[in-house]
Amino acid sequence: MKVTIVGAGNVGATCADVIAYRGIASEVVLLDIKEGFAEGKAMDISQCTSNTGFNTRVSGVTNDYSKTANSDVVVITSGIPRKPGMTREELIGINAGIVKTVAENVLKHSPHTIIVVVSNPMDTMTYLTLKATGLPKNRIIGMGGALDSSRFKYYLSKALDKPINDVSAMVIGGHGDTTMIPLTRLASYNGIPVSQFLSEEAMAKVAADTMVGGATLTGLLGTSAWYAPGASVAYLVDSILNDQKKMIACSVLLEGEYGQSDVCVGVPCIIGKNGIEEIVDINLNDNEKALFAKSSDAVRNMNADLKSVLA
Ligand SMILES: NC(=O)C1=CN([C@@H]2O[C@H](COP(=O)(O)OP(=O)(O)OC[C@H]3O[C@@H](n4cnc5c(N)ncnc54)[C@H](O)[C@@H]3O)[C@@H](O)[C@H]2O)C=CC1
Ligand SMILES: O=C([O-])CC(=O)C(=O)O
Repeated sequence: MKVTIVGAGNVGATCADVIAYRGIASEVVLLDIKEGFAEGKAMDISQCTSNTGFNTRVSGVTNDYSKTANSDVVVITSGIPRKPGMTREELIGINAGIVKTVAENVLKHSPHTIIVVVSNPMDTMTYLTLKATGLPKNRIIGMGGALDSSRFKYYLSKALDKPINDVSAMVIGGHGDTTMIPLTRLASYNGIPVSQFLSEEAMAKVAADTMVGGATLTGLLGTSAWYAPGASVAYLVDSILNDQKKMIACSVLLEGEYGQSDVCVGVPCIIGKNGIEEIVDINLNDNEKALFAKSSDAVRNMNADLKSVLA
């Protein structure tokens, strides 16, 4: 199975590293526009082989899409990341043009591929990729919810003072500082609602910390995060390539689900060899429904800025 990752920067290279290390694909191609950069990252990752024992072939190319031919999955991480104080939405001006060109180039050589969109603002870039390529919606997957849910579980485990893998929780809605919806009511510690262990105040703090999880890291690092984002993409790619049918919150075109249409936003999806195989329409309470409608409206307003790119 072959995976191409466009953008060999922090997130792209980390994703390649995790995919290789865990043997998720037999071949990974990194592509970047910076001369020699993807080649260097691929060489560095490949030189881990004898000490980590993986067999994935990792190669790098400078803007040569012919080397990406017949990829089963293409991950788009090309574009600029935010700096401290910025929102993800402020990246749209530069990233929209990059993502559209990359998606078109990729499809020339891998017409049957599934595309995972990572570049920010991710929900809007997912919508752009869908509109620009005309691919069926199951083959365009926005990655954000897997990462936001892993941060939610991290903050819950800290508040509970319990192991992170004993916590189950999901974030839906937009992948933005104000549009994320951590589903605290449905979060559990070994199947028991977290509300049995945490006060309202503690749960509200966990949700607030989760929503600004990316901004907090950007403030600490000077650029946005890459270890958890790279691992989250690899987790999603694993479910596609190995047909695991995992339920993962992903940004997908909604056509009536959750009362929304013509917008890509994060909802629980079954992810397998066909990409998005099912949108799981769970029952939200009135408050969650209102938050979801507000989040979708904010993402839809952002999509309006794509007019010139899509013209
Ligand atoms: N959806 C999510 O959960 C997350 C999204 N992101 C987003 O992912 C993107 C990448 O972030 P980083 O890897 O930290 O940035 P980075 O700056 O480390 O890497 C981006 C790479 O893209 C390359 N690039 C730019 N234009 C290109 C083009 N036309 N073709 C091929 N390569 C091109 C650059 O040369 C650079 O190497 C950002 O937009 C960031 O906001 C980051 C973390 C999580
Ligand atoms: O915060 C950012 O800009 C990058 C990102 O999407 C994340 O780490 O969640």
